[in-house]
Amino acid sequence: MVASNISDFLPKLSRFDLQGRQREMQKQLEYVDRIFENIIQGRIEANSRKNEGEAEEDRRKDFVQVLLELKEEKDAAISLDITKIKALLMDIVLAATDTTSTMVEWVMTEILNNPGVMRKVQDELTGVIGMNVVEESHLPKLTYLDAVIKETMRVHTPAPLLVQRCPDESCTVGGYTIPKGTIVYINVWAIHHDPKNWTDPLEFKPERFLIDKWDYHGNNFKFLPFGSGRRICPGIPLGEKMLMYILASLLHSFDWSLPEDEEFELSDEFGSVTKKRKPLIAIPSQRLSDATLYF
Ligand code: HEM
Repeated sequence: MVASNISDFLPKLSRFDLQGRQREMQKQLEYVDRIFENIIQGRIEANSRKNEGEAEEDRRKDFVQVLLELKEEKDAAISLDITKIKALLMDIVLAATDTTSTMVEWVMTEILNNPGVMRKVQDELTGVIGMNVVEESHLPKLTYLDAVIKETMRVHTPAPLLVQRCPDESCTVGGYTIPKGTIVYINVWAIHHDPKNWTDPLEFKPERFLIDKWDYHGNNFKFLPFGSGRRICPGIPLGEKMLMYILASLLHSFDWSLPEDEEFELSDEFGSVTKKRKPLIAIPSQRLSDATLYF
């Protein structure tokens, strides 16, 4: 899915599928489709087996259940069928998992590469949380960790070209005419590394995000890790909270070091999500004195 496709650049050749990308995508799509189909059919069968007493007890609804109930609502604002439910699940799973896990890996990489940053993050965690486990209420107080995550998003821009745009009317943007139907890529990686926007753009300096007020809502065009406009990431609240929570827990509960014989490197791989070329290997050791907190 993240590989370049010659058909995107020369659409006239697309029907020949020269690199076999279309065929490969179709195969992968059918595979993932079967997984979602099984999950949905399994839930429909489980729902129909439930007697009313059991249904009353089980008050927690997950995303699949909410969508299935919406599908049955006669006067719902949107009409859903199984195909649309599968598409929604696919959207969420693909968009949410890869981005979040990749960013956790990059933040840990930068922190291990900058021991001073690790010390400051852990001092902040100790000050806010003490020697307990991280809870959601601590997260808004972790301003330095937040700055570290934002600086990592700037340096290792998660989705360097965002989601392509395609205007349905010809338009002019910044003095450039964009004909109707053009596929437009927005190079956010370049914006995040432009010396006109950032001093020492190649350096990792979380402090820059402590000075001004920065957020992920796409209104400041110098910083767009979640995109902007109508297609901005709808998962920002969840993504932001999950990143803070996972990283705070990893860094508060454990000290981290690198294997001695491991060659450390920061290079990335081009794709729709910027992955680390070589997976990070790091060694945790217990940080909290109360061992029972780990069970
Ligand atoms: C660190 C975490 C995440 C990052 C960095 C991220 C980043 C992005 C970016 C850059 C886009 C394209 C926006 C644009 O082109 O303007 C996007 C789209 C999207 N994201 Fe996220 N995302 C994250 C987490 C999530 C989560 C947790 C969810 C769902 C629960 C999610 C759901 C989506 C969806 C459905 C789209 C497509 C929106 C559309 O095309 O209209 N993302 N994300």
